[in-house]
Amino acid sequence: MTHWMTAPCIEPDAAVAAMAAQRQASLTKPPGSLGRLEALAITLASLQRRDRPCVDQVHIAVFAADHGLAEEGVSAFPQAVTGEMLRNFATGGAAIAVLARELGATLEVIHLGTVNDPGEIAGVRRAIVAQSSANSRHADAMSGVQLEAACAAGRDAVDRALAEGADLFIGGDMGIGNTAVASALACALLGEVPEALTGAGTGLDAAGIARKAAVIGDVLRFHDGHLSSPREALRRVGGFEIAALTGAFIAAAQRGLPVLVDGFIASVAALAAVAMQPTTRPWLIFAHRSHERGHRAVLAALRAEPLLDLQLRLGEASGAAVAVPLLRMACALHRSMATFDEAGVSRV
Ligand SMILES: O=C(O)c1ccc[n+]([C@@H]2O[C@H](COP(=O)([O-])O)[C@@H](O)[C@H]2O)c1
Ligand SMILES: Cc1cc2nc[nH]c2cc1C
Repeated sequence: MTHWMTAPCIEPDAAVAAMAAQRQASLTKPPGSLGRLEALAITLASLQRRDRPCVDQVHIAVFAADHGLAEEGVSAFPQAVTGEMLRNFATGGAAIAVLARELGATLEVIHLGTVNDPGEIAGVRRAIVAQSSANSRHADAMSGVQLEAACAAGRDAVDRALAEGADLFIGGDMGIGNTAVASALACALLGEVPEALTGAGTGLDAAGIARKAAVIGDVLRFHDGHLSSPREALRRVGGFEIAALTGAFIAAAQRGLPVLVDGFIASVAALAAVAMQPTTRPWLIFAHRSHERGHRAVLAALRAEPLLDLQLRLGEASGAAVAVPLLRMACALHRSMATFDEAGVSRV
C-alpha cells in the first residue's frame, strides 16, 4: 500500500485560473499594473476553485518540539525556551499570538515534545511524540514510528483547519536548535555543504556559526549513504516539528487547501514535502525571505519568489502572518474593482 504522504495532490483548476485572468484583464487598470497581486489573485482562484478567492478564515498551526542536536551548542539560546514559549503562545504574548489576533486568525499550538515539559496548558494541544528527538550527530533523530506520529500531527491540524472552513493554512515552528536541524536536512536534500546553508539562527556570532556548520558536517558524515530518500533524510536528521510541517503541507495539498509558507524552517519542510510528493508544490505560496542564511538557496531550489523581504528571522509563522494582508488586498482588488465596462472607462 502506498504511504499517505506519497499520494498525489489535487490539481489546481486551470479553467478557474483562466476565468480569473480574464477578470484581471477587464479591471480598470493598465494590464499587469498590479504586478504580483494579480498573479496572487489568479493563483488563489485556481487553488480555491472559485472565481472570487478570499482569505477571510486563516488557520495558523504552530508546532513546537525540542532537538537532541541542541546539546551540541548550536543555538544562542537555552533549550528550556522551547517549553517556556508554549505558555507565551497560549497567553497571547508571543509575536504570532499578537499577529493572529490582528488577523482574526485561528491559532493553535501543537506540543510535540519538550525537554522541560510544562504539562497541560489551556490552549496548547498535546501530541507528544517524545521529550525530544535524538542527537543526530550520533543517532537517528527519530524512529519510523515517531516520524509517522509527527507527520500525522501535521495532517490532523490541516483537517481541523478544514473543519473550521479555513481558506488558507499557515504552519509555524518553535524549537531551539531547529535552524541547525533544518540546515542539515536542506544539505541532505540539496547535496549542499554545511557552510552554504548554516546561519546565525537565534543570534550566533561568526565563531558560533562556524562551530554549528562543523556539527552539521558531522551529522551528514554520520548518516552518509542513507540520506538519498527524502523520507529517510527527514527521519535521520530532521525534527518533530519539521516532520509535522512536512505532513501538514502534503495533506493541505491533497485536500485542496492553499498554504502560506513561513521562513527558513517551514521552507525546508516544504522542500521535504515537495521531494516526497512533487504535486504539493503548486499549493505553496512563499510569504517571505528570512534573514537566515540558507533560505535563499532553499527558495531557489523550490523556484519560489517570496512576497516579502523584511529581514525577519523569528519563525513561529510570524512572517507568513505578516503577508496575509497582502493576500487579502489581492483578493479584494480582484473581487471589488470595477471593470472597464462597468466604469465606462476607455480601453486601449
Ligand atoms: O524561520 C526562520 O526563518 C527562523 C530563523 C531563525 C530562527 N528561527 C527560530 O529560532 C529558533 C531556532 O533558532 P536556533 O538558533 O535555536 O536554531 C526556532 O524556534 C525558530 O522558530 C526561525
Ligand atoms: C524567545 C524566542 C522566541 C522564539 N520564537 C521562535 N523561536 C524563538 C526563539 C526564542 C529564543
